[in-house]
Amino acid sequence: MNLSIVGSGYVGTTVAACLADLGHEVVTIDIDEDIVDAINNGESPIHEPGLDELVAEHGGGRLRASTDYEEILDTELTMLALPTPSNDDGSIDLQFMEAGAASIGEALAGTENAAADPHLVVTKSTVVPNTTEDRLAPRIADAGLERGADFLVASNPEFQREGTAVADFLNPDKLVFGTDDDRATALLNDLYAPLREAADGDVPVVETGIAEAEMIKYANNTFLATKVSLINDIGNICKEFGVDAYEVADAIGLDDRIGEQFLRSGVGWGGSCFPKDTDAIIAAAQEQGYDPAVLSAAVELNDAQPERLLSLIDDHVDVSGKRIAVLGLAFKPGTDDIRNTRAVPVIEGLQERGADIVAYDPVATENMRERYPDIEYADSAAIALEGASGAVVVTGWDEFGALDAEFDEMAAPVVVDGRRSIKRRDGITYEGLTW
Ligand SMILES: NC(=O)C1=CN([C@@H]2O[C@H](COP(=O)(O)OP(=O)(O)OC[C@H]3O[C@@H](n4cnc5c(N)ncnc54)[C@H](O)[C@@H]3O)[C@@H](O)[C@H]2O)C=CC1
Ligand SMILES: O=C(O)[C@H]1O[C@H](OP(=O)(O)OP(=O)(O)OC[C@H]2O[C@@H](n3ccc(=O)[nH]c3=O)[C@H](O)[C@@H]2O)[C@H](O)[C@@H](O)[C@@H]1O
Repeated sequence: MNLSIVGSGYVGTTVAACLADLGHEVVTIDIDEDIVDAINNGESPIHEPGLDELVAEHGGGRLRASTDYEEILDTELTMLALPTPSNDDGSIDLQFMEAGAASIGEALAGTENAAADPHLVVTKSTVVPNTTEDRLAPRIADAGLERGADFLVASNPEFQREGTAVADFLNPDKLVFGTDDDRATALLNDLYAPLREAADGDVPVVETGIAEAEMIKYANNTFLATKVSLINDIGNICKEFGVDAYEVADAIGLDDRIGEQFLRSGVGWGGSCFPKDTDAIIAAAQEQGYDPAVLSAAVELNDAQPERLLSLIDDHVDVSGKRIAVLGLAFKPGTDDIRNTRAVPVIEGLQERGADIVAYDPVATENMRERYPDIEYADSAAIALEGASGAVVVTGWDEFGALDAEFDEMAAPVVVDGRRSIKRRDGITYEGLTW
């Protein structure tokens, strides 16, 4: 199948490279010429395990990139994988999606090619219910096109995680096809047929309405975010009683109805999607006159965890004027992404207290340096700990679990662990956030 993907960022590039690997002819369209050049030269514009190899193999061949929307004319369907950031009030900002939809409409309207079949435009980005119907389809139609005759729309949300995006895309727990037309469903089935054949085991397909598909994505992300907030709430109770929240989580995870994943309590969730998607669906619900109490509480609790971490260090040391090590800056291990990382409120809380911060992360230092150029950055955890009067763990990198004698070099060995990364040992004052 020939397909195009508008937006060649984290999602667009991963999806494009995987679909090319599965045998499709894929062209990505991006306004960023560096991204386009990289892909055509066989270089991945983003870092994801396994992606370099796929782009190296197919870039410039079955996987091409362009800045020209006219490329979609040679394809049967176009996916929109554009950003959906937040407005200041937390609501979804659809400017990129609407601009992309308008450009697709203009390209399709300009064609002499009286194609027998209408072009399918698929929303891959995360958008609040009814966006495809009410905000995107009309922008495509603005170019003088008729929905149903010239184009169709559908929603096919993406559930991949950063750091495991390629593996997640190729072996999804489910595929969601939100359509209102059998022709759209048939095209999505064709698109994913090679993936379902190649996947380990059966991949369930959820065939549903367009708005339902859009909502499934928010329900998925906010359920997971709320699950983490709930285990953090339970963990905070555990801490008050001197109970180990990780032993509690391991036990409840054995109940199939609860499940063992997303039960790691600590300093909270961040990243490019949980915070923005939670805010967006809360704002969208409130616009409809409904106030989602549990989701709002999940956000509130998440916002409070960094302060709890800081109050634990306050219990042991007055950080003002003291060297304090911040271990981990990325929003989760395995990535250099610092978007909405919990390290930001932790750093700002330490700055407010007048601490002399020294930060370390195996891969995210350069990104953080751009945001906080005045902080000292260490080349290793050992260097960060040397002479420090306290340390806080913000990201659960595996390497922190191996730290041991390094703590002996601290001026005062107070360690507050927000991710249960450090082993308790004699000679350090250890505080786990929820254990
Ligand atoms: N990052 C992730 O792991 C996941 C993201 N999502 C959702 O996917 C969507 C896209 O997210 P990312 O890939 O992370 O975004 P991104 O910011 O990495 O990539 C977006 C790309 O779109 C390009 N772009 C912007 N305006 C354009 C235009 N008018 N025409 C063509 N290209 C344009 C940008 O240059 C950029 O390369 C969002 O809705 C996000 O919530 C969903 C699942 C996972
Ligand atoms: O829509 C998206 O962009 C994606 O958002 C998340 O993926 P991602 O943000 O890459 O990372 P996760 O692994 O879900 O972690 C999110 C945050 O939760 C935190 N977390 C996760 C699990 C846990 O047990 N405890 C915990 O604090 C992580 O440290 C991290 O800050 C979802 O897991 C993906 O399914 C979804 O496609």
